[in-house]
Amino acid sequence: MPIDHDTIMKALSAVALPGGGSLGQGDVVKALSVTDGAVSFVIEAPDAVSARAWESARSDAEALVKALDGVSSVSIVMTAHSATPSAPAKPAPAAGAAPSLKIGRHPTPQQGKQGVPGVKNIIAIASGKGGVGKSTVSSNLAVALAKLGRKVGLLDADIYGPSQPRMMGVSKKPASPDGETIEPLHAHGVTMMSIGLMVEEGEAIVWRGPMLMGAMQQMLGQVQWGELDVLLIDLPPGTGDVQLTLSQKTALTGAIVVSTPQDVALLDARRGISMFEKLGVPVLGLIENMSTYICPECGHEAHIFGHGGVADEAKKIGVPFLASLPLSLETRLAGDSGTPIVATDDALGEPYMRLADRLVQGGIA
Ligand SMILES: Nc1ncnc2c1ncn2[C@@H]1O[C@H](COP(=O)(O)OP(=O)(O)OP(=O)(O)O)[C@@H](O)[C@H]1O
Repeated sequence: MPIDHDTIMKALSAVALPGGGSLGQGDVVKALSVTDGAVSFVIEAPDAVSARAWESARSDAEALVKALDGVSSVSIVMTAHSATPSAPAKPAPAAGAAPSLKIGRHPTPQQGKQGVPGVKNIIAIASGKGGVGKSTVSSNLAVALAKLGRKVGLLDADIYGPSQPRMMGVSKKPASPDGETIEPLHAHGVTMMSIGLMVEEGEAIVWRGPMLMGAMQQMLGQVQWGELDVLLIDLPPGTGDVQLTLSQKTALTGAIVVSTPQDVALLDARRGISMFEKLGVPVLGLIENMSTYICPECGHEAHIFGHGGVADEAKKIGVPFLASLPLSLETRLAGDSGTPIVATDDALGEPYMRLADRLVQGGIA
């Protein structure tokens, strides 16, 4: 019988943690994925000290899971939160300075990686190259997760071309009744915010390192996200300052990388993956977008950008392959009209629902 999620979690209940409890309890194991016997998951320790103390539990877990029937390989990543994202709290203002609503400023000093109060998981959606459909995937995935009953936030951090206001059908400037915090917007069951709604068009493009870091801190800290199961962050393409800042300063659950099957897109995706790995951000999986085109007239299936390249890459580097999403006119039109395809009755929304379900089953959303 193929190995499954429950059998692994049961086995992990036998791995004791220093200080009490086991790996099978609480919310310690995240991103559990099983693909053809290849098991991968993330152990999330509450802080760096615990992470060091849990190292022996990690190696016990590896040996135990490897010995289970049907398991061909095991990959375990340990991450540590430096701030515990529990009860929602007001963001701490910079020492001596009143919080400013002007987005884009120098950052406030910060120790280590920080979570967002009240937010359980933070997932960055990245791509090596522009135009591969990262924003389309982010909006559809956010709506799909909301349809599954999850509390979902979507932050559009793509300063070069913020597209979530158009894709989610929102355009009004977020309010700030107290002049300190920012109220996010809501669309299709998702709590959302875009840098594009806070700054004049083109303003953010000239920002570099420190300004971007300040803006990201504000987006994560001053926006009243409330209690969320998961916050998706739609990143700009490539491996620039936003990605770097976010990976270094935010306690990300992990990153999902979107690519088309073209060699050139894959080459860029590889660069993104290696950046996340170097910065200690778990790569939760790869998604192939535009993998197949089904002609609405005759039903003929064509692989315009090639096919299967992303799945092969995922296998090669040992990360989960999460989804293969079709290229379709309806998906593009739905995105342009402000109602993501998954929010409609169209069957083309199903692959996004399956993707969302997989993330929920894996405990990362
Ligand atoms: N599966 C798909 N089927 C049809 N059109 C798609 C699909 N995915 C994306 N598109 C279209 O391709 C264009 C680029 O997509 P999108 O903006 O999501 O990409 P991106 O990677 O976020 O781009 P950028 O990095 O430039 O922001 C959009 O017009 C979008 O509607």
